[in-house]
Amino acid sequence: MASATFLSTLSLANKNYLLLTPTHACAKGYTNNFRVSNLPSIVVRKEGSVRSQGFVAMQEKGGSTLSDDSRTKTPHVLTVAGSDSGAGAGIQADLKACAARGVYCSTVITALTAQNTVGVQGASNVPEDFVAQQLKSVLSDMQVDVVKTGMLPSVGIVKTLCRTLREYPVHALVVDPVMVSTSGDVLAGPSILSTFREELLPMADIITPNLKEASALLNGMQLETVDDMRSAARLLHNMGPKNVLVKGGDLPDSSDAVDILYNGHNFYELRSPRIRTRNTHGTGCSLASSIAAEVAKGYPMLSAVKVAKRFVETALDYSKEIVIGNGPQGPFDHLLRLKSHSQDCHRQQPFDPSDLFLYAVTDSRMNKRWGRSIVDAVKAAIDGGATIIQLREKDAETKDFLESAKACLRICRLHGVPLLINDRVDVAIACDADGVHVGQSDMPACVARTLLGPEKIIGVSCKTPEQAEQAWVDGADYIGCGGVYPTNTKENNITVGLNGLKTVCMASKLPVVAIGGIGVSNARAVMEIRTPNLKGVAVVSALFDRECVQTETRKLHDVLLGSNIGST
Ligand SMILES: Cc1ncc(COP(=O)(O)OP(=O)(O)O)c(N)n1
Ligand SMILES: Cc1nc(C(=O)O)sc1CCOP(=O)(O)O
Ligand SMILES: [Mg+2]
Repeated sequence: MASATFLSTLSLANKNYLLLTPTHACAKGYTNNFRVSNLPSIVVRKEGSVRSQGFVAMQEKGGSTLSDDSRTKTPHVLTVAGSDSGAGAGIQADLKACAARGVYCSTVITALTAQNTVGVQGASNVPEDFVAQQLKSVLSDMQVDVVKTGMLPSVGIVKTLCRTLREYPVHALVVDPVMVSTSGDVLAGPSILSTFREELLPMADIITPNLKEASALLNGMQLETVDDMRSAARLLHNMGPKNVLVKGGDLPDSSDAVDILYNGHNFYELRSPRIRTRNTHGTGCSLASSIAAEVAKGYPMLSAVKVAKRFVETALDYSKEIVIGNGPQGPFDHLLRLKSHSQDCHRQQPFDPSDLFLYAVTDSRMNKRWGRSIVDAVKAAIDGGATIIQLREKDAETKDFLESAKACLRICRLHGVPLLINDRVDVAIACDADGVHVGQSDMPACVARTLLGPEKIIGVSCKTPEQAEQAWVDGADYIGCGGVYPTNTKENNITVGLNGLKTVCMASKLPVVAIGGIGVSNARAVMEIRTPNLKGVAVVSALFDRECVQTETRKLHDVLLGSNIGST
């Protein structure tokens, strides 16, 4: 039986189970796939899945095994690296990369650097015993899957790390043998090379040197071609790491970025178009952290490296125009968020329920019938006084829908009018619309919220108080309630009437917009139910199945103003 020191118990359905974490499983010498054939009384339920689940659950007395789904473990990377005050590289890059890749990241800081986009102005090592203390704090308590190393500035710190990892083994070790910063400043001197070679590299699952680092580890070997990189990878592999990724970013005369991955059996040439950008500071740290993140999720090394490379390349490409700092090497944006915030036309205000006052919902068939483009229709509605626009283009091809949405968005932003997309969360994300409107059989609002983030506007169609309550729980911003009157615009739509609208409004914690068969003739009656959270009317045919959209919108606007709503 496996040693009880690694096991804790879990009671499930009145039976006791023994829990073994992946870390412990590795410590006991079980294979990466957690095969435990040497333990006949224990059966692991499913190979592979246990690693991402995080727990191997074992029945005490043989028989089948249960995994306790309520205790799924978050993939966890511990980075052991230096702090970069400019936050482009080091610990800060590692945290951002792991966050972007969806794994938890804890940190052991080995050095503080005073650093910016110009270079490294100062560095101060953390005392070895305090590095040891940080390592022990994290490793003795948290279930770390993968340790990733960056700046290890002294022989003592490298030795401390190796000693601690022998005491607290983890599933994998990713070593980025940081020696020189992107600005050319030395972060770990030559005295450290022999300790790297003799102690750290043999423990590593992968090392990720750039050309300069590979050359330093190989006593100054010249690395100028892809063939040189292959030779270097083979020689470095002889030092003990399971995999070697030699990064060829600095390779002269190459229009592609070429990296060589070698696992002792096969070479993989990973090639991608070179991204021309000044914002490359922290690329190495981020790549190694992303590899660590994918390995922590349970991916095999080749897939982990491919996914990590693609992630970093996407972030570099996205960040080409970002301006941070005055130096030659700027940081990039791991979360792909900074650029859109810097755009002049980004919607500034949070959702304001009074935006629901005159809600214009487009219809591709009606616009076609009247020979106008969606963009012209939206322009006219805004000119007539629409306070929010929803693109409801049921027949449009995705590509056309996206193009129209982008064009409409430019107009809406110019006028400070929010633009929502009906049904298509993908289109909303792709064009950075202000939000979506979803119905009861569309993507659930809670899922849309996860995809769109906290700032976007989400509306949900509701016909009952229960649906209104769920919309609130799911994180919606408003609900659309209807059909207030019969409509030809939406097939087989159930009419709830003014009474149904009132019932839903009274139950709803969210602002409400009424929809269905509403126009100039009855908008006043709708608003006169006078519940404080009824903020406006949403209209399709009364605006868009007409010759002049602007005139009809203006008429409805005046009726609504006359009914004096929105003031409650
Ligand atoms: C403001 C507003 N309210 C309700 C709806 C209807 O949405 P849904 O039920 O998803 O039906 P479709 O519009 O997708 O046919 C809406 N679009 N807008
Ligand atoms: C899109 C839609 N949703 C409804 C609902 O009841 O949820 S009624 C409807 C159609 C509204 O079009 P018109 O203004 O032309 O009646
Ligand atoms: Mg819908």
